[in-house]
Parts: sequence; C-alpha cells; structure tokens
Amino acid sequence: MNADVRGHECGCDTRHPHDKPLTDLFDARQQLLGLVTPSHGTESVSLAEASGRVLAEPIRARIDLPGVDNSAMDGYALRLSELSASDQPLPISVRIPAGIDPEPLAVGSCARIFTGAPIPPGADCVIPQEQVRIDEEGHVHCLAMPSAGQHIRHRGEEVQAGDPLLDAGTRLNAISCAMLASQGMHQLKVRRRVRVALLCTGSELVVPGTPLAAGQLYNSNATLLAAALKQQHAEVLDLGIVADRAEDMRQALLDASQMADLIVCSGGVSVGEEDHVRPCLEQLGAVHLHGIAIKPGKPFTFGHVGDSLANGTPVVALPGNPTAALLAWQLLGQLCLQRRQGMHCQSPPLQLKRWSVEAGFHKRANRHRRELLRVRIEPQRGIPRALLSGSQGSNMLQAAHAADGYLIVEPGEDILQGEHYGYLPTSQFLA
Ligand SMILES: Nc1nc2c(c(=O)[nH]1)N[C@H]1C(S)=C(S)[C@@H](COP(=O)(O)OP(=O)(O)OC[C@H]3O[C@@H](n4cnc5c(N)ncnc54)[C@H](O)[C@@H]3O)O[C@H]1N2
Ligand code: MOO
Repeated sequence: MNADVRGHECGCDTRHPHDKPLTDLFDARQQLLGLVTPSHGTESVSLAEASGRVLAEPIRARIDLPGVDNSAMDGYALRLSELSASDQPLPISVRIPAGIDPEPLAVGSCARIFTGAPIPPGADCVIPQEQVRIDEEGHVHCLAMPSAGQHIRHRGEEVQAGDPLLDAGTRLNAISCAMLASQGMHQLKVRRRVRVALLCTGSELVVPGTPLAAGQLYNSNATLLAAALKQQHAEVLDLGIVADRAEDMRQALLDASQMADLIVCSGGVSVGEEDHVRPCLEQLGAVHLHGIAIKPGKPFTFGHVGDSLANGTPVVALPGNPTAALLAWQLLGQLCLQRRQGMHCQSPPLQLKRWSVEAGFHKRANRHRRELLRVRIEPQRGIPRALLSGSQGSNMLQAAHAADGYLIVEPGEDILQGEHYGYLPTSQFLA
C-alpha cells in the first residue's frame, strides 16, 4: 500500500473525487517515528524504582555470569577419567554447598555438591544424586556413565564482563531489572518521566458517578486512555471534559501545552462543525498527519501546539468512538508516547509484531481502509483459528475486551474462511 490510498471523508467508505488522501498505517508509523523526538531530561533512580523507566545510557556487564564454574545439579563432582578407569566406588572427600570457595578435589575421590556450588578444581563432571548408589561405607557407585562437562555451568557462559547488556532506550521490566541486579547494579540513569495531559472533548460527555441526562454519555475514553498511559509509565494529568466549542478547545490545548510533554485528546477530530481539534491545532501550531487508512481509527491526527514541533508540545488526537480511540492509540499514539519517552526503535510496539493466522469466518473487505477486526483465537478441530470476538462497531468496546488480537483485512481483499491473514496480538501493546 502506498501513501495516497484514497478514502472517503463521510465515513461511508465510498470514493468521491474531492476526498483527502488517507495515509497508509505503516507509512504513518514511519512518519511519526521521524516527527516525535524524546523529551529532555534524565535522572538517577534506584534499581527498586526502575521498572517501567527507560534507560538513558547503555549498560555493559560488570562481571561474568556465572561468576564461577558451578554445579547445575545436587549430586557428586568427580574426575571422569577416574570413573572410567575402574568400577571402584569413590569415597566422598569433601562437601561443597553453594557459597564456598573449594580446594582442589583430592585424587581418587568425589565431592558431595549442591546446585549452584562451585566445582572444585580437578573435577570435570557432576553426576546427579538420582544416578548414584551410596554403599554402607558411604562410597559412591555411579549407576550411569556421565559425560565430560555434564551438569557444569561454566564461568561467563551467559555473559562476560564488558559485554553489552542493555541498550539506551530500553524500557526496564521485571526481567531486565533482575539482570541488572544480577550484575550488582543498584543506581541507574533513566529518562525523566513523560508528563501527558489528557483531554476528552464532547458536550455530551459526563463523568462516571454522576447522573446521566437524556442525550448524554459517560466519558469512558478518559478512563481507557489514563489506564493505557499509566500502563506505559507516563505521568497523567487528566484535564477532564472540554465542551464542543472552539474557544474552549483552544484554551484547553494552550493550558495543556504549558504543563505537559505530550497532549493526548479524544473526540472532535472528524469533519463535522462540532469537531474543533484540527482547526485549533492549525491556529496554535500545526497538523502534521491526519486521516489514516484504517478502520477503525481513520480520523487519527498528529500535530503540535507552539512555534515549532521541536520546541512545542506534540498532540495525539484520537477519534471519539471508544474502539477507534483504543486502536488509534495502540497502533499510532502509543508509538508517539514511547518515542517521547526515549525508547529505541527496536522495542515493541515501535516495531509491530505481526503473525499469520487462519480465519474461521468470511468477511467482505473495506475497499479503501485496512480493517482491524477484533478476534479471539480458538482451536477448531485442533487448528487455532481467528473468530470475531463480538460486534465490530467502533462505538462498542465488548469485542475489543474479548479479543486476543486484530485480524488485518487488507483493502479490497475479502476474508475467506480457512485462508491465512495478518494478525496483531494485542499482548504486544502492553509491553
Ligand atoms: N461525515 C463524517 N462523519 C464521520 C466520519 C467521516 O469521515 N465523515 N468519520 C467517522 C469516524 S470513522 C469516526 S471514528 C468518528 C470520529 O469522530 P470524532 O473523533 O470527531 O469523535 P466525536 O464525533 O467527538 O465522537 C464520536 C463518537 O464517540 C463518542 N465519544 C466521544 N468522546 C467520547 C468519550 N470520551 N467517551 C466515550 N464516548 C465518546 C461520541 O459520543 C460519538 O458517539 O466520526 C465518524 N463520523
Ligand atoms: O471507522 Mo471510525 O475510524 O469508526 O473508527
């Protein structure tokens, strides 16, 4: 797909000559990677506080891991040559628990050894205790012939001092923090937390917990987006609901730009005269991207408030329909946040994980937009197949909630049961 896929502004997806070009999803992602720059500032945090933060500098290993040759089993360390030379049992000359620095193994003997304990110099294999018999004199008879090096974990076989461990721009998680702990590191240089101002526009919106009048609707996008932002370790400033009035939107964007590194808003990005986000962005800064060839999520907009994108505040404007907001966030918005946070481009979901799965249903394609169907993966006669997880309206959240991922319907390419199609697991957006 190229960048000038033509779509229809009225949402009915028929082509009209005056239609504005829609940008291909993958082209849009590429453009956003170039447009969004990391926000400034680093700080030092303790390892205990580091999960979720983005590394500001690369980290190399300080020590070898494992630090010494050690046993992978509870058992007996011995010299293989002594075992093969005779059927004689071996006396146990020493007991080596984890945490000690053993003497060389006495000739003609074996060592009682435990998992993680250092191999005594001279020993070249470990036989697990299940594979020996201990006689009345306490001597060890091997019931199976070990091989050289068996059950020995060698010094530096995982990592050697000086090896690159983690790149700058890595978001730390439980596993990477544990890797750093295993290197004895306890203070890390990370990027400053990114502050995101959240705005939801719509005069029909009311806050959950208050009564609902006729024609009103609860603001669910604020909850959706605040949770999604926090999951990505952003600091969220929920600036509440903005009425569908140009002046209110303009002021809200200006205020938000003073306090945040990124503005995320939902609603008011379509083409109606109640949709003020784009005109306001054009007045206060610029619109860089608008209209993506995806369904749902077409009205996604990226712009900025301020003199320039480099010195101003980037704005991710999502459609109001909740599932359109969710997908536009996951496919495009989250990438902007992660770039702002300084994540490197190889990290998911900056690089989308795209697999192939078999469809368990038929569906006509949209002609102009790549459609992302909410599906769950279920075995049908032993084969995992994608099935629609519910009604696909972009105003409905149930199907997204029940989905394992999105089945990609390329424009004009119908889905045929039994054929394979691109699939984006939703789990990657939680990374
Ligand atoms: N003439 C056209 N109409 C529409 C088009 C189009 O191309 N031409 N595009 C349609 C598509 S696609 C989408 S998606 C929506 C997006 O419109 P907006 O981003 O301007 O969103 P709103 O009009 O403000 O709201 C749409 C829908 O979502 C509800 N909503 C809004 N905010 C929230 C919220 N915070 N929590 C829950 N629900 C929310 C709102 O009440 C509307 O029902 O436009 C189509 N129209
Ligand atoms: O088709 Mo809209 O983009 O409902 O989401």
